[in-house]
Amino acid sequence: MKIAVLPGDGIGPEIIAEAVKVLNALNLDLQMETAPVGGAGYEASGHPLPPATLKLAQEADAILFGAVGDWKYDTLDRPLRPEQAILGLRKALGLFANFRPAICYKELTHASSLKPELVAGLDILIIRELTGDIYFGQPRGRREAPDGHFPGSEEAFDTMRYSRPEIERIAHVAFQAAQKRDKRVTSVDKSNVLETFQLWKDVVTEVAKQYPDVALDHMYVDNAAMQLVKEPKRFDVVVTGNMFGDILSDEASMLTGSIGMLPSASLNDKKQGLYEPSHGSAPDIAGKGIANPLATILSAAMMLRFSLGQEAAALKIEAAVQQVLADGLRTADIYSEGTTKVSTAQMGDAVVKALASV
Ligand SMILES: NC(=O)c1ccc[n+]([C@@H]2O[C@H](COP(=O)([O-])OP(=O)(O)OC[C@H]3O[C@@H](n4cnc5c(N)ncnc54)[C@H](O)[C@@H]3O)[C@@H](O)[C@H]2O)c1
Ligand SMILES: CC(C)[C@H](C(=O)O)[C@@H](O)C(=O)O
Ligand SMILES: [Mg+2]
Repeated sequence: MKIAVLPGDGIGPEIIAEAVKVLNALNLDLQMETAPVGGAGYEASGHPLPPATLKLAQEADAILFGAVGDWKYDTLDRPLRPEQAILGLRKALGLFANFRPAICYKELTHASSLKPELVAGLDILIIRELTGDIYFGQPRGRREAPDGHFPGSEEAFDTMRYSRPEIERIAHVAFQAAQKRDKRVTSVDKSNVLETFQLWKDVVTEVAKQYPDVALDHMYVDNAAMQLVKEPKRFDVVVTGNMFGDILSDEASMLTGSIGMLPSASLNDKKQGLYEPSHGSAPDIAGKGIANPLATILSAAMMLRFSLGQEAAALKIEAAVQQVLADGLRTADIYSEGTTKVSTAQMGDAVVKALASV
């Protein structure tokens, strides 16, 4: 089983070190090879996604990804920015289906931004379409405005677009995921305003007919953002486009206690996957040894489950994470009175230790 390990920037290398520690402790036959990506790729070879890194990723069974980006690259032209590396990998590998499970561990109900009773037992699966939408639509750019409110002035534009097959395939992913869960799908759109999401709603409604055992409802994204903090347990599977999924998943992370708890799996139709925490490179805390590595460790569990066929090992990691939380260990982002504050590395060590007892 070949794994491309791409730590990236900021806290990326710190959290990836802990996930690798946990994977090594499982004594599986894993071949891990590390390569630079993002700002680190730019420093190493002048490109955020160096050709050798892309090749390694394409040839691997799975990719374990940290995070990319730093404010210091904000002045670079767009193709050279670190974030282009993750977008490039998603596109090159066809990773259209992004799973972001927002699960509130019972030990963290008090760390959530909401009242404990609103999040106790929370288990939402956000399924985000990942290779379409305004992220990738053409044309895009800057130009002198030909028309509009301010003719002759500078304007910038991006194109929101989805094709029927793109919506169909992510809808199938969502309904099939729901069949293994509570059999409810909420499709989040903005069909009251946007053509793109009128097509989205029509197609999801058509695909739903093939899944009579799953209940479908539709919700506008602004209402969904509100319902997520009002009554989050009303959701089971949420399926939505690239942009809305980006925003709603960060919002949902705070229901679980921290963005440092939200893993992410991005899959193509060959079950090849890229696994990364949902958060970014957190330049504000990089190098301090305080980042929460659990989202990355939980992403490694998803990798074992979805791409490497190692369900038992995945369950073991998830049980070990639960155990360290039950033991009262917390990184700063999920710390509360009466628990024990630990560093990034101490949290990784504790998960490794817990593997022996679960
Ligand atoms: N997939 C990716 O590589 C990815 C994802 C999101 C953002 N980014 C990039 O990361 C950089 C920083 O972006 P941002 O600040 O908007 O988002 P961010 O997710 O990096 O950080 C947002 C806030 O959450 C905190 N945080 C994030 N992860 C944490 C963790 N594991 N433990 C504790 N606290 C954590 C940070 O300290 C910060 O206060 C930008 O360059 C952005 O483009 C990359
Ligand atoms: C870094 C950025 C390109 C990325 C996205 O917008 O998809 C990130 O926010 C994420 O959620 O993975
Ligand atoms: Mg995001």
